[in-house]
Amino acid sequence: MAKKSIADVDVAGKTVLMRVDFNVPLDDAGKVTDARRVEMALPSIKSVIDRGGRVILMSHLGRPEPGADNSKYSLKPAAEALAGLLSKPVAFATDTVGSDAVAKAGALTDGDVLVLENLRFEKGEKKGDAEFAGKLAALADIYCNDAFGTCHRTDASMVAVPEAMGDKPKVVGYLVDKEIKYLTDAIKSPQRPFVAILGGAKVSDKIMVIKNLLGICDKVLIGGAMAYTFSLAEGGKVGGSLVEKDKVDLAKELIAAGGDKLVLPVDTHCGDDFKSSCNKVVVKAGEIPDGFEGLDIGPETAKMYAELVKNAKTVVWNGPMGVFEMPPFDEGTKAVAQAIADSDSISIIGGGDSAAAVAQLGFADQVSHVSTGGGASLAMLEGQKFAAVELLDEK
Ligand SMILES: Nc1ncnc2c1ncn2[C@@H]1O[C@H](COP(=O)(O)OP(=O)(O)OP(=O)(O)O)[C@@H](O)[C@H]1O
Ligand SMILES: O=C(O)[C@H](O)COP(=O)(O)O
Repeated sequence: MAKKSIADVDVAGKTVLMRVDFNVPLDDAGKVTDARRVEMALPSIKSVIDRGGRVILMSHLGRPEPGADNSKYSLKPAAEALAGLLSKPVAFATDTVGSDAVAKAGALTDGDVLVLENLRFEKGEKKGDAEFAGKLAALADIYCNDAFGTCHRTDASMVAVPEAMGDKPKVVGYLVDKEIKYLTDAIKSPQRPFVAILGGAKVSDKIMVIKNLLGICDKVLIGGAMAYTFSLAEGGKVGGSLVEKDKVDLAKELIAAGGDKLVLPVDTHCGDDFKSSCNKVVVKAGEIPDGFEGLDIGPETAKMYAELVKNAKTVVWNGPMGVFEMPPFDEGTKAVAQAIADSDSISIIGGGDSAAAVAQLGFADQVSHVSTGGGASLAMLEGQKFAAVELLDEK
């Protein structure tokens, strides 16, 4: 059954406590360097203020230690970015449930927006503490979850706060609604061929995703450092590549279970140092010489993956094909991004790095959906259900 949405509730004169994911990157001067997560929350925020409601926004940023000097994790820069995007003042409380938050929440008038300080400054947030949650819930009449990037977490603001709202409405925001719809449709009724591309640093992060996708997809293409653990499992030579030796048996199981659905690189672009300026060589997969490490898929693999993507009707991509931050080891990632942009498939990009690669290359408009969630989109691809969404009101 569908969840009740922010559009379904009367918000005029009411205060909406909205959990957003403003976990955005900041530069050394404390300025937001990529405001996409703030921009993606605008439809829900505007929907409330345009209808005469008041909004209290709460989020985490980074992984601060409660009680430590956490000034670099303040949400103030995100509140400023939001004010710019809304072209109106946005109030900021220097705490979450303390006197400043309570006073500023009480002073809101219709159409106003208040951002609370980082929820993770309070130890109750990660602990899912009921007392902390009760104080947050007391600030508002309606709870809205529009924090897709955090939906796989059970932090207080995601679960204990809506629970503490009692009979008050608990609804989903536009972003969470849209993200869940895209990812659910892709998994439940994909147009075929359905190709998944998984890369990034560690196999251990993506084992469950690979397992689940092997049961759903027509092909699962592996890239990134993950590929070398699979190469080891096949008895290949991996030189100094990043591998997880304790995952080799698991990689063997996945290779056996995957059959020809699981596609591994056929060649590797290697370097003799973790630097752009290193000596480089392209070798067949499993033949990486000592003194070299695999830093990207090779050109033959890039061509093969691009061809498979070109013929796909649904593509899901999570994780770069190589060290894309360090040219020329961005070539494999670029080739995959280009192939996705050129294909007329339904394409879903998840994971901060893949989304950044697509944006950097200017392809963001050519893919169907760029998820704001890294861990959350992976959790969906694993087939997980989110407690933070399950407990919201049904339509
Ligand atoms: N061959 C390689 N050797 C070393 N590092 C690699 C290699 N290939 C990719 N990486 C690194 O993996 C990192 C991305 O891995 P990660 O698993 O975090 O990807 P992601 O799922 O896109 O990111 P996130 O989960 O943070 O949104 C990048 O920093 C990239 O440089
Ligand atoms: O960036 C993310 O994936 C989300 O904001 C969740 O952050 P977390 O992994 O620190 O819970």
